[in-house]
Amino acid sequence: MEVLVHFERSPYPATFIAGLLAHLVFNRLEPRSIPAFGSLLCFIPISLGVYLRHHFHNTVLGILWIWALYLIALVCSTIAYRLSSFHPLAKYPGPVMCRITKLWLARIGWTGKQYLYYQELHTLYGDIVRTGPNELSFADISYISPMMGANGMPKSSFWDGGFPDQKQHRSLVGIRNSLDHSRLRKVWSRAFTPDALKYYHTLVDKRCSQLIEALGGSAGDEVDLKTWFHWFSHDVMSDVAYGSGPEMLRNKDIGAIWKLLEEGQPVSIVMLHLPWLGEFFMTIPMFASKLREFKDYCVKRTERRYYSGSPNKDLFYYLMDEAGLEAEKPAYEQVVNDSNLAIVAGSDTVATSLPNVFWLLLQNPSAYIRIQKEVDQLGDKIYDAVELAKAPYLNAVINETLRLHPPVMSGSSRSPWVHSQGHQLGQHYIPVGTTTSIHFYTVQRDSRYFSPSPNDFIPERWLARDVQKELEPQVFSDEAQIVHETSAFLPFSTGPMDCIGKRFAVQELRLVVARLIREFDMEFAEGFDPRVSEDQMKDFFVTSLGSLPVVLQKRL
Ligand code: HEM
Repeated sequence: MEVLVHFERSPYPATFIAGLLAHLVFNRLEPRSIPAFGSLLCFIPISLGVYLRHHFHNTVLGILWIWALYLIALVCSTIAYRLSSFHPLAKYPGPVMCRITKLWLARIGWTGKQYLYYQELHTLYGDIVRTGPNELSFADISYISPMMGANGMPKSSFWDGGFPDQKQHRSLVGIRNSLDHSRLRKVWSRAFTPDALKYYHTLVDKRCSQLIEALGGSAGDEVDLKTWFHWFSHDVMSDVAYGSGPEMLRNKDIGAIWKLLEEGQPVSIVMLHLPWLGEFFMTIPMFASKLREFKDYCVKRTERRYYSGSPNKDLFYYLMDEAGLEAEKPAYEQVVNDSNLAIVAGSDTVATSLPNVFWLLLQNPSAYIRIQKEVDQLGDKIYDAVELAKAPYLNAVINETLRLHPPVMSGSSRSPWVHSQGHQLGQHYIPVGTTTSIHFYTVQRDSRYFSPSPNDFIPERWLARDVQKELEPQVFSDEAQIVHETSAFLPFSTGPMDCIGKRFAVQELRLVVARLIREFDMEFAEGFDPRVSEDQMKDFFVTSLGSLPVVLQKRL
């Protein structure tokens, strides 16, 4: 009775309790829709203000005051809970700002330097760091299999932020339900059989000849290899996905598609960190229009391929199930979204790896000479994917590049399934709602897994011991110092949700690197300092690079 009287006398207890209840709702239900946010952040506190307005002389100011106090109560209780020992992740170390809000990492993500931030956190706090209120980052490879392996966890809510426009028929990479994921993955995997790869090899080879011809035309002049590789990889992926492309190698990026993808990168990393922002972003014309522009481009390309048909088995052939192997035809919208994924996942990553290979080789003349010698000795065998797969130094250079600079530096996250009881990760119980990931960049440069000199480009570490000693006797003199833990090599991730295009990607990288090395001598353009490339590297989930100015000379 006394409590009720107190409530009647003062508007504050009711306001604070309402704020605390709102925190409970956010915590339990994690609402994502604009109406839910609108109700919890505006409608309820304003209604409360209207109800309690008789406590104030000025009605409008009174309502605003109640609204502000409600939000303060909500924010304070959220912060207090996240920092308290009651939080299920309380025992894990991490910076206070990360524990309080995911906005902190989103801000760092926007700068493109999150990969260094994660690495720094692991150096400071150890192998398991709380990088968000409900997020843990791991840098110990014993957690890879229980997290990402066959008995691991499904994809996390990170992916909800990546596809605010895909309400239904989300593309493969973003599907969180493991059963749905494996069903669609089965369709995708038909597109990467050895026979399919053989056909794609011919497509890459053709584009490679076109690239060599174009670069040959600029022999002796400065060219930006990064831009050429972007055009090349986009044309290749369009050929693979739809049987033809926008011909960027010939027309450059006249449709500004690559520009569109690049401009969208900082926004997409923020959305991936803050999945609840997706709906809001879609209401902001500037952001939504860019997303729609790319979607329209994919829809147009898909439509063209759908109606024109193709005599060849491109990726679309498998995704659309033109062979009629599935009981039910895939939804058209699903194929549009998956083709869109193929273009982004297949071109961005390769377009990042290729400049990195040459950037590293040009800084390491002895490695350049070795790879060139191997390629020259192979002669015309370089056109044969099977022979090329056996070239040890070429493979070592590609692996070492992907180890030092994985195109997806911060890894891909996993969470316990929403309707599960959580997940046991080694000795750690991971509650539902927690996002976990292995930080690829950190792990791949960890001296416990790669030694000696884990931060240096030493392709020889991928060769047999006797060859290592013969080529680099000083580096590999001390057997006890050599560590080469291939399970810590994760550029394509691992497990049933790893990169489905990995064999194709490596096949493509081998051919392009071998053919360019055989065809040209190259050096950095005059005045270019290769160290600036490291500063320009940005982690927007897929790495973004600065330019790579080189001068090429024809060899043959
Ligand atoms: C150097 C090149 C590439 C790298 C480093 C790379 C890396 C990755 C990574 C790290 C993932 C996330 C996997 C996960 O969630 O655990 C991924 C997924 C994926 N990648 Fe790649 N990728 C490359 C090239 C390609 C190519 C050429 C394609 C061709 C279409 C492709 C298609 C995909 C697809 C469809 C997924 C989603 C797989 C799934 O969720 O089941 N990638 N890739």
